[in-house]
Amino acid sequence: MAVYTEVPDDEVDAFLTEYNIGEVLSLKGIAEGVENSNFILHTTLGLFILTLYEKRVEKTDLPFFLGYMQHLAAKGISCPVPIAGKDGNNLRELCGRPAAITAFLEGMWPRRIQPFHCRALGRTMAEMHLAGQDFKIQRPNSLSVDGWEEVLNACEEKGEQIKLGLTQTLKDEFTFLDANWPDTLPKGVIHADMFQDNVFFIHEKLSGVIDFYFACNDLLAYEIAICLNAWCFELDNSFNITKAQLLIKAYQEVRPLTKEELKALPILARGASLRFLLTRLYDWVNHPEGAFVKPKDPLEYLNKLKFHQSVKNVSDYGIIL
Ligand SMILES: Nc1ncnc2c1ncn2[C@@H]1O[C@H](COP(=O)(O)OP(=O)(O)O)[C@@H](O)[C@H]1O
Ligand SMILES: N[C@@H](CCOP(=O)(O)O)C(=O)O
Repeated sequence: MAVYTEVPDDEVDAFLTEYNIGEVLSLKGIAEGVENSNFILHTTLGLFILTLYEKRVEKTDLPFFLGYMQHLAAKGISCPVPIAGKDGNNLRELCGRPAAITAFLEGMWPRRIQPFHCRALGRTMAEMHLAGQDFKIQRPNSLSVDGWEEVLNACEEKGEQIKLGLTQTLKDEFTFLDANWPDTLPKGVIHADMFQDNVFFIHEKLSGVIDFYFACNDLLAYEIAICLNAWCFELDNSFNITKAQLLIKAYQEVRPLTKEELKALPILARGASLRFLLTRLYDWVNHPEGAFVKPKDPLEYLNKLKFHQSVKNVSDYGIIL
């Protein structure tokens, strides 16, 4: 589930009087997602998504997220367009939470990733990177190298209960990444959480990308690394080189990568592994008992990290320099 805040009928009715999107027919909580409270809002004028922003989302970051979605949509990228109210604002408050309404996107996220999904993803990712080039608001990535140590320290003790020696492995990895992170590669706006549950397809066509609430300015190639982890490993933890090749090739057809970016992929993939391992570990050890949301497995990312640590160079991802 992800409905942390219930919205009473009279409050949603009152909320909608601020918009020109008709009257409420129904409001249904959405079971998927982990970060925010999401509802399908059916009005006399159509379908929308109502989001109440919860724990990890800083209110001051919302103009960046909503502005970025608006910017991408204006450039032809299919994503949830924020709906402005009668006063022109797309961000207001509901039930004590910051809240916004966005357009409903048709499509389903792929339950079983096929090579064609990776090809479509690579292309759309590169299109998003190009479209974001003239987006004016900045948001540094609070979950990049500078932010990892704090998360690591916060779950140091309990992390050992999950796997003996885990904390030391993560500390060593952090030290290595901190000393070797390739900070000078091309930067831009990245989605930073383009996992399969955030990318919708209708049959073989990518129909849209959702969930922009980790978007930030960072290394563009780091987004590819995040997606190699999220899309190119099989359930038995083996790396699928065909999927990786398709993803990177499709990306390069739109935005060719520099040699430096390609060479950096193994270290970026290690960083991407550590980043998701840490936030999953944090959520795992801070998971309230009896909570509906099932935390994601941090150790899945330890396996990915080990794979990238064993990689000699980018040819292990099927890329010839
Ligand atoms: N614009 C949208 N159109 C259609 N469905 C959406 C849209 N935004 C969110 N959803 C639905 O809500 C679910 C959770 O959304 P998501 O943004 O991933 O939540 P969270 O930020 O809490 O992880 C998605 O898996 C999808 O089913
Ligand atoms: N993709 C992250 C968790 C963030 O969840 P989302 O529902 O907001 O995509 C992970 O897999 O660790």
